[in-house]
Amino acid sequence: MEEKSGMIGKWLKKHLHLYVAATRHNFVLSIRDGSVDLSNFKKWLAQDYIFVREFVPFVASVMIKASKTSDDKNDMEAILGGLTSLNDEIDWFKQEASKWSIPLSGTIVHKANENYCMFLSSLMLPEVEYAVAITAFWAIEAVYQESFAHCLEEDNKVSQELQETCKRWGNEKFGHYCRSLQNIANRCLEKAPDHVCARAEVAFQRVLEHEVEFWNMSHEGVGKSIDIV
Ligand SMILES: Cc1ncc(CN)c(N)n1
Repeated sequence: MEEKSGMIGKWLKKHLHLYVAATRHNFVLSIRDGSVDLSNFKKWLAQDYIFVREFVPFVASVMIKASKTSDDKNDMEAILGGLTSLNDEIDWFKQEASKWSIPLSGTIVHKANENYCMFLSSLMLPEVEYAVAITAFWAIEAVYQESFAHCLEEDNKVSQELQETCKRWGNEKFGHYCRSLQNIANRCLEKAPDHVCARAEVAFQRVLEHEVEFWNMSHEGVGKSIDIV
């Protein structure tokens, strides 16, 4: 019997090129083969800290949508689990930043990061359907899980000091969490009208595009300056 991979399984095939661009980016491959330039890693870390702080209210908005519209109370609990792990994530970023002596306040927000955060804000609007928001939420988490799990595969050459970062998102528990989000999204998409599915597919593609731009940022100069206080 054909594995029930749902709408997302179909989109992963249809947009495979973009999905590979997001989950096998040169920056990620350079972490995996140990050739990453540490200054690029530090740029990425500082920008990702800014992103995660914007990601928290987005995840909260998905949880609110779930509590209002989902027919399954487990959805809200799964998303709540993600929200609490973001609490640890922010602490982890602060520890990592001090380990690398990266000043987190006063970081200049790169244009690609600003664009990604504006996209997150657009998905927080109440008129954005739950099926669209949960699909984007799954995609955002899945890109990091796939990228960093790849770094931890056999014969990787990740330097000792970057192992922690890869394990943060590449571990099996986070993989299980992403699969639970994928199942929630598929269940919503099965029931959603065509025009909502179409919007969710666009959101999926937009997430992948923003993730590629986010990885690209690690080896570019900083873009527009917005001080983070
Ligand atoms: C840009 C980005 N995308 C996804 C994740 C995983 N929450 C993250 N930390 N940063």
